[in-house]
Amino acid sequence: MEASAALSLKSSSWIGSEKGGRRSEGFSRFQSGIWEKKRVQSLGLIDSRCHRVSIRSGKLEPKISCCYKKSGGTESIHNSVDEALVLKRKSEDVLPYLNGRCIYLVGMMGSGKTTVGKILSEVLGYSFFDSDKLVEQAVGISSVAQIFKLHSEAFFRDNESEVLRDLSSMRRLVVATGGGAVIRPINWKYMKQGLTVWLDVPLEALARRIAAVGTASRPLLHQDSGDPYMKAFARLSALSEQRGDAYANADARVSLEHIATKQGHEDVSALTPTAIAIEAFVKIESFLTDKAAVRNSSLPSGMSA
Ligand SMILES: Nc1ncnc2c1ncn2[C@@H]1O[C@H](COP(=O)(O)OP(=O)(O)OP(=O)(O)O)[C@@H](O)[C@H]1O
Ligand SMILES: O=C(O)C1=C[C@@H](O)[C@@H](O)[C@H](O)C1
Repeated sequence: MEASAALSLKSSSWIGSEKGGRRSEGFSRFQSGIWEKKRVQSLGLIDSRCHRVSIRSGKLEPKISCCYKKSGGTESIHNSVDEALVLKRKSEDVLPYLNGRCIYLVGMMGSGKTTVGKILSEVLGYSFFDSDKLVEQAVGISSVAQIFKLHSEAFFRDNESEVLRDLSSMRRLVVATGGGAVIRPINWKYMKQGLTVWLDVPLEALARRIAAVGTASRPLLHQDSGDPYMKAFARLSALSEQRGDAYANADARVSLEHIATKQGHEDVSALTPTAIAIEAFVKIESFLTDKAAVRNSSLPSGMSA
């Protein structure tokens, strides 16, 4: 089935879980204990498919114990078998063009980088990493909010850049980046070693999601009092203004408004993460095939890259 056909399948509103809520205990253990970048010279990561990833070689090595067992299973977030099938087909279309390059998801806080990133990584057979988590592990502090409080935003940003630099030498990863990673030009240099995808979500939807789960883990949004939705919306609007077009540097843009229009929904909250992941593949494929076409058109006739 074509992606466009699947995207028009009727879908019900997707009810997500609190950030990290789908993570099993095993995953949290993995996230909190494995990467001690600053202390250990020979760096190793363990991915969601129970492989050890050597950060030096970027190669996957088999790992014996299992580290990530999803509580609900991916099936619970696919809206239907059809949707899951389209996702699989699109991943197979994109895989040869990707040729091992990493996918970096960028977007505002709450835009779904973690949720969608895990779906993409699973279906591609790539490893998934959340750069915020990697910074927490590198610094040895268990939350971004605490890093901001005990050190500073600048300290966090320096570590975020180091994490992105290290990841940039690796292959076959999907990375959910921090919402503010786009503000430093050097981070783009690292991320552009792979494919960058912007999850473009309307501010109202972001504020709704964030108000639903609270702002405690998001220091740039945290407010002690006031209506959670209104406060989140005001802060997100200010951040989005400051960031200007930074997200638009991404190679591919996944606009939830655009998907909702295609599917005939009035509101983006009707979209499942799987439908968003499918659109991400559509956009990645179109970016990569356009690029290949440009390369071929500059070759002498009869040759292809
Ligand atoms: N398509 C969706 N529809 C509704 N809610 C969603 C959707 N995708 C994610 N969510 C919910 O929105 C919240 C934020 O999602 P997620 O953690 O994936 O975003 P993020 O971009 O990684 O956020 P951050 O940058 O702050 O780490 C979570 O509570 C998640 O369950
Ligand atoms: O948008 C931002 O600036 C941030 C987003 C989060 O992912 C964290 O990286 C941190 O809270 C800052």
